[in-house]
Amino acid sequence: MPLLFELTGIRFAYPGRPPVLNGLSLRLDEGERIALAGPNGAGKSTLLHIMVGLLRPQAGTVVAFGVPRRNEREFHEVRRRAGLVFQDPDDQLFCPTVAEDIAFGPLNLGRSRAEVLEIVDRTLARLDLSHLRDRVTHKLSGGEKRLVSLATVLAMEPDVLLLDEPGNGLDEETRGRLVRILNDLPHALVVISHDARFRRAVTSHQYRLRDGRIGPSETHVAGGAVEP
Ligand SMILES: Nc1ncnc2c1ncn2[C@@H]1O[C@H](COP(=O)(O)OP(=O)(O)OP(=O)(O)O)[C@@H](O)[C@H]1O
Repeated sequence: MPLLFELTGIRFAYPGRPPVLNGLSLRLDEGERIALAGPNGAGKSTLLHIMVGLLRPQAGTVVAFGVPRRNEREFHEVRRRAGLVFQDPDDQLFCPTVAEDIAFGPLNLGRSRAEVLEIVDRTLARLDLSHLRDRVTHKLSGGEKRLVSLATVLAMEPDVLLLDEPGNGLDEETRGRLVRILNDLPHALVVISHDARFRRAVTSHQYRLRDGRIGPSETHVAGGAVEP
C-alpha cells in the first residue's frame, strides 16, 4: 500500500521573504494520525496548503496517493481525496445556508440531487448538527462555523483529513464532542493544534515544526509522556 503523502526536501518562501519551510520532509501512512505543533508563524498552515497544492514549493517533491504532484491537474485529485479544514471557517463557508454549504462539494463532484440531500442529512446527523441545517451560515457562532466547516469536508468523503486548529474557539464540552467525532472517523489525520491535550486525544504521533523542518515533539525525544 503506497504512503498517502510523502514530502521530501520541501523549501517554500513567500515572495520577498525568507524561507518558511527549508528542507522539510514528512510521511503519512494509511490510517496514520499525526499532530503538528510549533510556534506561531512556523509554517504549519503553509505546509497543509502545500500538501493539497494551494501553494507550490520552490524545491522538493510532493508525492500524494502514490503519484508525484506538480501541476494543477495533478493536485485536483489530491484536493478531492484530502479534505483540508482551514484555520479560519470564513475561508471555508461561502453559501447562504448550512445545508447549501455542505451540498456544494458533493454537487461539484457530480452527485445527484437526491444523493446530495441524503449526504447533507447524514453528515449533519453524524456531527450532531442537524439543528443547524437551515441556518444562515454567516450568522452561526464561531464554534458552530468550525464544526460546519468539518461537515463540508466530510461530505466530500475524503480519504485523509487535514485539520488546521480544529479545536480553536470551542468550549470544553464541544471540544470533547469533536474529540469523540474525530476518534470515531476511520480517516488518516494531520492535525495542527497548539493544545497538547487535544493533540494527544486525537493522534498517535506528535511532531514539531521549527526552523523550517519537522522533528519529533520534544517530549517524545525526552521520552516523557507529559507535555507542558
Ligand atoms: N500570503 C502570505 N504572504 C506573506 N507571508 C505569509 C503569507 N501567509 C503566511 N505568511 C507568513 O508565513 C509564516 C508562516 O505562516 P503560517 O500561517 O504557515 O504559520 P503557522 O505555523 O500556521 O502559524 P500559527 O500557529 O500562528 O497559525 C508567517 O510568518 C506568516 O506571517
